[in-house]
Amino acid sequence: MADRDLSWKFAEEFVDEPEAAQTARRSSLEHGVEAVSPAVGAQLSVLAAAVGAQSIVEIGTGFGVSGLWMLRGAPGASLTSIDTEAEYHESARATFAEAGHPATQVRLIGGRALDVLPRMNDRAYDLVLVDADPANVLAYVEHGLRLVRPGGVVAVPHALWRGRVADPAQRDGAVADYRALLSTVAESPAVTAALSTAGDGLLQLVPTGV
Ligand SMILES: C[S@@+](CC[C@H](N)C(=O)[O-])C[C@H]1O[C@@H](n2cnc3c(N)ncnc32)[C@H](O)[C@@H]1O
Repeated sequence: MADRDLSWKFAEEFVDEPEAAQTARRSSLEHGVEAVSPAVGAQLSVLAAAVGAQSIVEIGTGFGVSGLWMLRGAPGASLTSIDTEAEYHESARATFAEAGHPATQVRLIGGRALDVLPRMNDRAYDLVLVDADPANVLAYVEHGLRLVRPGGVVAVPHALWRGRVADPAQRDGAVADYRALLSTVAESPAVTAALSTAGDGLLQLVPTGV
């Protein structure tokens, strides 16, 4: 194994994932849902803590792995999380409650994100996680940048989609969607951006106000 692969594995295994997130991860695996990796979860937790998050939006709840990690970093924050799948939301609701998060802290909105996001207020959130269908990732990021307050963060896991974005021979739909996002971001004066290799990529964006 190459040194960098060893370092990647070390960073993932360095994380001591909380029990509730491990349980949610098992449910995700059973249902074929790609939860954020432990290293990405830990990074999201740090971001939530660093921005002093009070209000978080999540696009793509899944079984709650990423939501649990963000609330770990910002235990007093409210989480608004959108997903199309009622079954996932039912499970995530139970998981959040078991982890000690009261129902008043977590608002789960069922529906397509592109129908829900336009109803949400500009500059009202500290952190937006974009983790739903890759085909709409660019539109979600545009909404995310509208929703976050100055100094807030938009985070996009899977931005290196299964290690394939970096491989020029790969051109399938999700690869093209994330490449389009990355090239748009690279050329944009409207964001300060960093791309981490944790998990299968974590893009982090802060609006510059330009
Ligand atoms: C990668 S999973 C999210 C995993 C979750 N963030 C975690 O780490 O535990 C993507 C989720 O997006 C949801 N989804 C797919 N298309 C959607 C859409 N158009 N609007 C809202 N949610 C969608 C799926 O049902 C799925 O639960």
